[in-house]
Amino acid sequence: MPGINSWSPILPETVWSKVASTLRHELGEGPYNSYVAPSALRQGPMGDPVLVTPTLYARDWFARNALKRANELWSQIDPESRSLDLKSRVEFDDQAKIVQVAPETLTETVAPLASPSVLPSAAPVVNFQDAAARVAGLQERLTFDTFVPGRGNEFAYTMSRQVASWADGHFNPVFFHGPYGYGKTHLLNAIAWEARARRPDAKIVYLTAEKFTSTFVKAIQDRSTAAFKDELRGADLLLVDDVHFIGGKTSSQEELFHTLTALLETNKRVVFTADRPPSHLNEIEARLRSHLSSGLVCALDVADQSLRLGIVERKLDQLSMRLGAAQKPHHDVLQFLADRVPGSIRELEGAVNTLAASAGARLGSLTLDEAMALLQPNLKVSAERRVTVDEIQKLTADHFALKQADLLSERRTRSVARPRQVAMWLCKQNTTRSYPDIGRRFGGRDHTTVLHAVKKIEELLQSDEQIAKDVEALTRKLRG
Ligand SMILES: Nc1ncnc2c1ncn2[C@@H]1O[C@H](COP(=O)(O)OP(=O)(O)OP(=O)(O)O)[C@@H](O)[C@H]1O
Repeated sequence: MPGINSWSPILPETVWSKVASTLRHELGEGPYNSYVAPSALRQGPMGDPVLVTPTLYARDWFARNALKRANELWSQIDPESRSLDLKSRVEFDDQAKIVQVAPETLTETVAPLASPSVLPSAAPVVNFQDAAARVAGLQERLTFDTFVPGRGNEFAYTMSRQVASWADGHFNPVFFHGPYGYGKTHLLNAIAWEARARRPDAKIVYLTAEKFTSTFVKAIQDRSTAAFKDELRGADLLLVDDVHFIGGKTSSQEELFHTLTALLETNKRVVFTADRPPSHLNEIEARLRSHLSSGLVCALDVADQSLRLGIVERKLDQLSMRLGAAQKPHHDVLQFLADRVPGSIRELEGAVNTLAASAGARLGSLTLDEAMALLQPNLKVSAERRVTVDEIQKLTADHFALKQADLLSERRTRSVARPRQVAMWLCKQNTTRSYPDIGRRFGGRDHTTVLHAVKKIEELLQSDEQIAKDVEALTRKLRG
């Protein structure tokens, strides 16, 4: 079988996918899902690979705990000996901006571009040649053409197309929420590309909430808030990704509130994404929260098996074409990927890339056994010893000096409620149990309680050092 070096140069995405899957195994599911999985590989101004983390906190965590190892692994796989750089999303965007645009440009306005129909919609890897796309913070491959609709995202997809068509009578603002790695950023990018293609004259602004905050803070320091306000309030379509990041940042919330009301008053369109619905954004003040939910609130759910299969199929089709494979991969290989690769669509994509990179032009003729062997690192975590809910409850109770019965009880004091949330989070990460199933095993609680617990712990992992340590310690113990 041709090895990975048989079709060089090797794509940075392929190297990263292999590095990430080893890190996942070595760091454990909890830390991996909190800090590595939500990060994305991008290309720096000199063509160097950069791991872009969603927050500064995640960047620091990765620098402390995984960067050295990631570079070691990277150098073992990459024949071109590139080394991996690390930046938070804000740092990365700022760097791109310094390279590409005048300093007075405040936000990431989408520059005029070719229509999506002439974009390389089949290409699974971003074409970084288009400086405008890089400055805009948009990724070329994230169009409607490359998005696979299905159960879990169908409504969000339909609404996204509607917003992008500039049709009248739509809800405003539109608010998409869902777990990480299931297509929110993809849809926001796709809206921007299509809206741009339909109305090249329109001013479309795409930015993350973190970018909004950092740019606003800088504008205050530079006494240039008027320019900041003009830039955003002049948008015909404003797309704000990951709005939950604005939680706890009072002045940014206030500014976003005024931006939003100004745009709504003039019938300009606004779309948000977040990891939870507005009603659960407890650190966002009530009046902004209420405006966020005043249009359409639309959930993206985790993908079911048939959507996972559809995504695998689409991505492997594209890769087969690029690799010149004579035929499409066998159905049992597709089914295996969809069923057995753990995690979100982001991880599923990683496994598909690994398989394609390892098999090269033989992709179409791979047997199931060969595919399983090639994917071993991606599957390691799930193939390891099964962890049970009972085991998690006992370990967690022990760790926090409680009894297992406390976790199942009605007690709501913080000293019991927080460990219970940690245990629920660990169950979601380390078992295949559904939210309702986990709820049932925690004294017959509702699935929304589990959902809330998982979100809460994910949030605390970014901000609370102690919880991060507890979760890491427990994850290590669970993995034996
Ligand atoms: N339905 C889909 N069809 C095709 N690709 C998808 C789909 N859903 C997700 N993906 C891919 O999975 C990856 C993760 O998606 P995306 O970045 O949009 O997730 P997200 O929900 O915004 O996550 P985060 O909260 O971490 O930002 C992307 O590469 C995206 O292209």
